[in-house]
Amino acid sequence: MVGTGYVGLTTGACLASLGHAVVCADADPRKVERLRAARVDILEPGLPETVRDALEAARLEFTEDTAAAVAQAEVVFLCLPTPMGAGGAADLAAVEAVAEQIRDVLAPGCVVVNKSTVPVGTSERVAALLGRADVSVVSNPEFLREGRAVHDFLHPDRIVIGAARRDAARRVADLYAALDAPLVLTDPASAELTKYAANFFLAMKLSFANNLATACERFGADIGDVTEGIGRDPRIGSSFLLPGPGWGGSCLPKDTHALLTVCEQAGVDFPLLRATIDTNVAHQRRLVERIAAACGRGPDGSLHGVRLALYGLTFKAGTSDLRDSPALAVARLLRERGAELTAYDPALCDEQPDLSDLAELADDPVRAAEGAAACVVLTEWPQLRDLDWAAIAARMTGREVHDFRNLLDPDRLARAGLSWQGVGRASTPARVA
Ligand SMILES: NC(=O)c1ccc[n+]([C@@H]2O[C@H](COP(=O)([O-])OP(=O)(O)OC[C@H]3O[C@@H](n4cnc5c(N)ncnc54)[C@H](O)[C@@H]3O)[C@@H](O)[C@H]2O)c1
Ligand SMILES: O=c1ccn([C@@H]2O[C@H](COP(=O)(O)OP(=O)(O)O[C@H]3O[C@H](CO)[C@@H](O)[C@H](O)[C@H]3O)[C@@H](O)[C@H]2O)c(=O)[nH]1
Repeated sequence: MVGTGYVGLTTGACLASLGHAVVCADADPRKVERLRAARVDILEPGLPETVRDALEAARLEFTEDTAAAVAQAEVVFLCLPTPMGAGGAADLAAVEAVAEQIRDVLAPGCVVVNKSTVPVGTSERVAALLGRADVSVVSNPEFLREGRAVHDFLHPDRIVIGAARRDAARRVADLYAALDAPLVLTDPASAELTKYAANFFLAMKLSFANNLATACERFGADIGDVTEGIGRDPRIGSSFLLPGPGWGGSCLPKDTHALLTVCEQAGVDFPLLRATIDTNVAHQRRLVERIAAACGRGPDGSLHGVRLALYGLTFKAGTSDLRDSPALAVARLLRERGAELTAYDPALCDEQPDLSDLAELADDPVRAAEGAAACVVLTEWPQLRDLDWAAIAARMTGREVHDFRNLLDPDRLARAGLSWQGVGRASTPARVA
């Protein structure tokens, strides 16, 4: 493995758990040193144990020396970052740099597998950079979710392998032989596009759900009932339809932008893609307008001098990852309007990131509410349901809780003297007799 982040470390440790001998290389010496001691710094259930077991079984090694790691390998996985670059395109600098770094040291006849999310044509580009007729380049995109990485890797819905040569595709497929998953064997372009198409479709579903939530609020309908009503149709499906503070994370935003950019460059008109991205931004602005209308001052709803308590900053529950978090996007919009923010997130209590330009971090959920005109729930951490809401109410100056994840129990908040406003639901939910 070259790159031991969410994807590389999970792939390396899990392939080792399936019996393969794995060497993981990473350019970050501190990370390598900690991983050698089985210290995993990301919040991923089961990953520390999988790493530790593989280290103890001597099937997993870590090194800073990429050349040494790949020299003996039959298969080399590139699990490198492909962040959003200039103009929204995927930045392939790490992938290209590593291709150049390893081309002269790769073992004869080995397979280079690209697991990073990359635009169509990258397999060919990597093959060209390697300039090795004896080495096959294969696309094998990864579909794991953060917070469920080990589970998703070991129980994939499908394994997609795109290769120009059938024998190379087989060699990669054989690595996964112990897993019970449908195999989609295809060409590299189709495999590369499959990954972007999957993330685009997921983002589209979420923008649809968030727009639908707005319609529900306007028409007095309930988003939970409507999405259950449509989701029971297997052609639609009920998953990935929970409204929220917009979608984010390390993948969906950058991948939708990257797909949009390559489509525009290639003259492919894909208005749904643009609308999916724009809807997300508009949805977040609408939620912030709602807070400004409730707590703002003056005709323009200024939030200058208004303190708000934010609950949850990570891009979803179950991860400590803040990359492109919708919670941070909402926080930024609130700051632009002048709000003073205090934030509590259960995943950020021990190792606190520097967010000083955005919000003061509180390691206690009750203290976070001190002087707050309103509370805003941004991440669906289940433990937020059971906070001492009466104690929180006692610290607040206002009464409102804006629950952008529809997480909390409105009755419980009412008993604490607080009013609840969710997304796509009446603020005092109608009771069915
Ligand atoms: N995070 C996810 O849930 C997920 C899921 C599926 C696919 N992907 C894709 O997989 C790729 C990797 O994502 P990630 O989240 O694992 O990234 P990450 O940022 O967590 O990890 C990348 C690792 O690569 C290392 N690295 C960077 N440049 C290097 C170099 N030149 N040589 C050696 N190591 C280097 C970094 O130190 C880091 O440890 C991206 O293309 C991403 O879009 C991510
Ligand atoms: O019903 C839902 C489901 C998700 N979200 C939000 O959508 C975003 C993305 O969530 P999720 O897809 O679980 O996050 P990731 O771990 O980034 O996983 C996505 O991105 C990965 C990287 O490409 C892919 O491998 C996964 O298949 C794909 O789900 C987050 O902000 C969630 O809060 C909602 O608002 N409502």
